[in-house]
Amino acid sequence: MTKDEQALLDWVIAEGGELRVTISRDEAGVRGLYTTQPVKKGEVIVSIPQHIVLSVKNVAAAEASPQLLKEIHSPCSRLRPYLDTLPGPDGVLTAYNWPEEYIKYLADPAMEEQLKNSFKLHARNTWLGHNDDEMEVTIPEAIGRKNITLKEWEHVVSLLSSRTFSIRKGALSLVPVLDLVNHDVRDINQLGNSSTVDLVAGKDLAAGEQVTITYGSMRNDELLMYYGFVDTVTEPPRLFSVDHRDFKLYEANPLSDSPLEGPPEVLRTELARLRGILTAFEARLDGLGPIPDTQPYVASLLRDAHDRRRRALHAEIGRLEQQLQGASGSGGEEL
Ligand SMILES: C[S@@+](CC[C@H](N)C(=O)[O-])C[C@H]1O[C@@H](n2cnc3c(N)ncnc32)[C@H](O)[C@@H]1O
Repeated sequence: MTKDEQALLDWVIAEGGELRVTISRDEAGVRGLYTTQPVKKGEVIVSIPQHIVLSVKNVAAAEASPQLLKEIHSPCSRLRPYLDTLPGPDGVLTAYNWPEEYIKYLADPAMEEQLKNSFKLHARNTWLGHNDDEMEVTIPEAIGRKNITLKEWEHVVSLLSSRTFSIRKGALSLVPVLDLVNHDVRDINQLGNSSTVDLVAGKDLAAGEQVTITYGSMRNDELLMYYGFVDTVTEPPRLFSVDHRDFKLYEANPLSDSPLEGPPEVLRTELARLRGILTAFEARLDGLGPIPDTQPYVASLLRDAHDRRRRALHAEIGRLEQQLQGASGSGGEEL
């Protein structure tokens, strides 16, 4: 644990918080929360008083971010011990601060489109002041006459976007210590919000166990863009949302995990669609060549993402082939 992290824990306790966790890192170096003692199902693991929570209006991340920027730039912020532990520019990765040179290695037109023309464009437009009417606080109001580079702005937007909880209606909340909780899709620990923000154990935890919550049922392309990592737990990996049969760019329609059912023509159409995606994806990767290692974390994340996307497509293609073979009996359906 760093000195700043210890200072954060001491400050939270001095402010009335209750902690049965400490801050540590896993084998891959990812920082997270770990229990300091056994915790029984239903017991509070972390309790944070409301007065050290920073809540901003629940609007698009880039429009809410000046409030965080203002705190970061204020030398006497009441949240200083918390702000000092926020990751620096190299410690947070989202679509907002995704490095330009790595955009093409997403190797997917829909992902590249969203990253460039939704996330990055939005960050840029807010930085240029085009969305000031939508903002409670503008960037100049947050930092006065100082300047901020686009890179610095993308970093702040990424921090806000990847660390807030929706625990209060109409607000996005940055909760000291609790924003150090990592994601595990299988988790059942619960966040509650009353006079304190509490994390309650969904199962018995041993001392020294990592405490996680689920950030939601996101697919790997969404996790990559919103949080800069991919799910390494789910096997076989789930299809990327851009590969799902019901995916429509910029439409938030629910994407079911139920296997496609229907007559053989429907299954064959889906099989051909997925095979087409896989072929186009492999051709794109071949055309791009090796991913440069300029930023090793981004390069390695992309390699993991490609591997998971490929395996998800193979798994679904295999499942459909089997289903069609089953439907045609022992005669062997033309696939
Ligand atoms: C709310 S923060 C959690 C604390 C963060 N690890 C830290 O040190 O500040 C969310 C970020 O944690 C990381 N993260 C969370 N869950 C992860 C996981 N399962 N695998 C890898 N990184 C994860 C990602 O960088 C993500 O954007």
